[in-house]
Amino acid sequence: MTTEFLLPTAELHLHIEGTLEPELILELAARNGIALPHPTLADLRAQYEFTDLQHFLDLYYANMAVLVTEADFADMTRAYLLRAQASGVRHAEIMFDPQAHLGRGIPLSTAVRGISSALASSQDEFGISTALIAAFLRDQSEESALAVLEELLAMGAPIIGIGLDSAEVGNPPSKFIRLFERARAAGLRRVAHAGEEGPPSHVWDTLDLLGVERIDHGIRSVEDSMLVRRLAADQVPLTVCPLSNVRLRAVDTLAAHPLPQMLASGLNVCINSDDPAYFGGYMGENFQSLVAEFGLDVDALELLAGNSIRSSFAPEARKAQLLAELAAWRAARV
Ligand code: HPA
Ligand SMILES: [Zn+2]
Repeated sequence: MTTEFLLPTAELHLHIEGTLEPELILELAARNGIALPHPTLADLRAQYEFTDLQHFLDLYYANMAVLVTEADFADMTRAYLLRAQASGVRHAEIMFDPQAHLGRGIPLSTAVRGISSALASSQDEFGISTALIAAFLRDQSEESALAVLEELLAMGAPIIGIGLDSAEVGNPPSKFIRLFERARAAGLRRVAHAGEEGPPSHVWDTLDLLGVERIDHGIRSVEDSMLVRRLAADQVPLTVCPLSNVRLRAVDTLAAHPLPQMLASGLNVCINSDDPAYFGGYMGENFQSLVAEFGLDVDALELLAGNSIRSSFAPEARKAQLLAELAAWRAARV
């Protein structure tokens, strides 16, 4: 990667389980004595052509079988931080899927301790400040999500907020009103996936019924001009993931991605890698693809990176530090 792309950014939409690279899947399977349905790199890699979100999710959940011990979760997290560092990421808000691990009989404490132990040293080791977000699976019940949230709170898990992910179609935001009320009462930040495969009405309801502070994806918002006006007026952060959208066929091609239209409409968008081990790259590859496809100039890159920093849940002092770094990046390019 050229230094041109070491744009200092915040990554706000990242599933840590989606950073599990095929090589690490095989390594952890061997370490834990797990027989994989696709036991070679070539076999495994051949599974990565997705037709839609559910097709990806089936592989994403199946591959998690190799995550057994705290060390597995810590190794995965450190591997992400190393690649993120090489991509210019300076702050990362990382989602994990507690229910996906509990459902396989892995105690919550194993996942939480493994991930958070790696995050605890990320600033010193990688220069990346971090925060952890517990994402709930929208194809499971609200009761399940509430019970897991209570368990996370009771154990003092170092989470900054909650998110909502997995299969969007058929699982509307209205299913999770009590979950988001509970999170708000507990002082947690709130984000949710919406408008990835689901309709613009999901984005409206995610804002109005769940009271989220950011929308993950939100690309289908462009189908509703009233919604675009609302998002622009309130400067609601939208964590867009271009390579993810292409690989999950949410858009036909990168050229057809609505990012240019979203920027032209004054939306508060930032760039993210979502599940980089599955979708063809980390932050750097996402930016590189956008520059190649749309010819984004230095001003556009600065705006996108600035949006990510301003939309983060980092402390104000850290945001100021990162915005100063971004200004220095810009100043070196006049
Ligand atoms: O891109 C995604 N969309 C919804 N759920 C997910 N869980 C992991 N990645 C995703
Ligand atoms: Zn996502």
